[in-house]
Amino acid sequence: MTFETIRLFVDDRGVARVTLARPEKHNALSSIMIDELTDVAMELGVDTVVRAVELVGEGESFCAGGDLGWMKAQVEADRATRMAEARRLARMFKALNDLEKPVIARVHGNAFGGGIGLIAIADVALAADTAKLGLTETRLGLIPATISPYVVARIGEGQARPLFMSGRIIDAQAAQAAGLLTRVVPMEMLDKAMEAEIAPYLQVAPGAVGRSKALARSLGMPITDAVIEATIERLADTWETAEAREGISAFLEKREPWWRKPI
Ligand SMILES: C/C(=C\C(=O)SCCNC(=O)CCNC(=O)[C@H](O)C(C)(C)COP(=O)(O)OP(=O)(O)OC[C@H]1O[C@@H](n2cnc3c(N)ncnc32)[C@H](O)[C@@H]1OP(=O)(O)O)CC(=O)O
Repeated sequence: MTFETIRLFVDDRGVARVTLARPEKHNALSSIMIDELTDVAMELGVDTVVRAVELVGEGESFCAGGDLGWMKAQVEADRATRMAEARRLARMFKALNDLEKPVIARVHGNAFGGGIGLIAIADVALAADTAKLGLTETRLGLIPATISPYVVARIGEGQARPLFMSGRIIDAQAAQAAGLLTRVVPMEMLDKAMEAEIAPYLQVAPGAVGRSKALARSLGMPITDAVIEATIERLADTWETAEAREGISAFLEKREPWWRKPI
């Protein structure tokens, strides 16, 4: 399988490294990347050679979230298109979350919006001490939507609410305290820490690893089809608002958004 926006490398231990490869856009989740990440998740799920998956970002950032150029197109689109596009994004997070193999995120630089979704679907998230994280959607007139069930499942509603609402950017230590990150290490130690984190999964029975992940997931917050469908509608609704039009336009035009009252 060949990809345009991601790279896949499987080493001889069966560790698959999925690299988000749009460094010039801080690895924002473009339309093509959404499909490619969905496809790679499906492919890795059935690949019997693969025993663990690393999610990493090329360049300065892990992932700057949903591509705001793509989102701008949804603001301009009709309802049916918005629903279809929101569903594609939701399908990507679900496909990654459903992977019955250990998924380990390597977080550095910026992880915002959908980038936090990628952290939340991971089983383990290791971060550089210099990483910055944020559910920045409300800064853009948006809401955390398709990512929200995974984030709430990971950190609980109590931790999620202020992060969802405030759009606050936090450092890696605060993100670890909130439960988003498993471990924080100096940037220069990150690759070594990844190796140490993955090693135990390669020593144990792969089928049991998958079944224990599925069991743990089934005991946590239920992320049913109905929950996912509701988040798809929320995202499509949000793209229809004047706030989304203003927030996304302001980002792309490199200016401050204008929020005085709900518009
Ligand atoms: C998934 C759901 C929602 C979302 O994810 S909404 C998106 C949330 N993401 C953000 O808020 C991040 C926006 N980006 C930034 O804040 C900054 O770009 C940065 C990541 C902090 C980097 O800043 P820096 O000053 O170093 O670099 P530039 O801003 O000049 O960026 C370089 C280049 O990259 C483009 N870019 C960055 N992020 C995005 C993006 N998310 N989408 C599209 N493009 C992005 C930026 O525009 C620059 O491009 P140029 O062409 O070079 O101008 C919803 C759900 O949950 O369902």
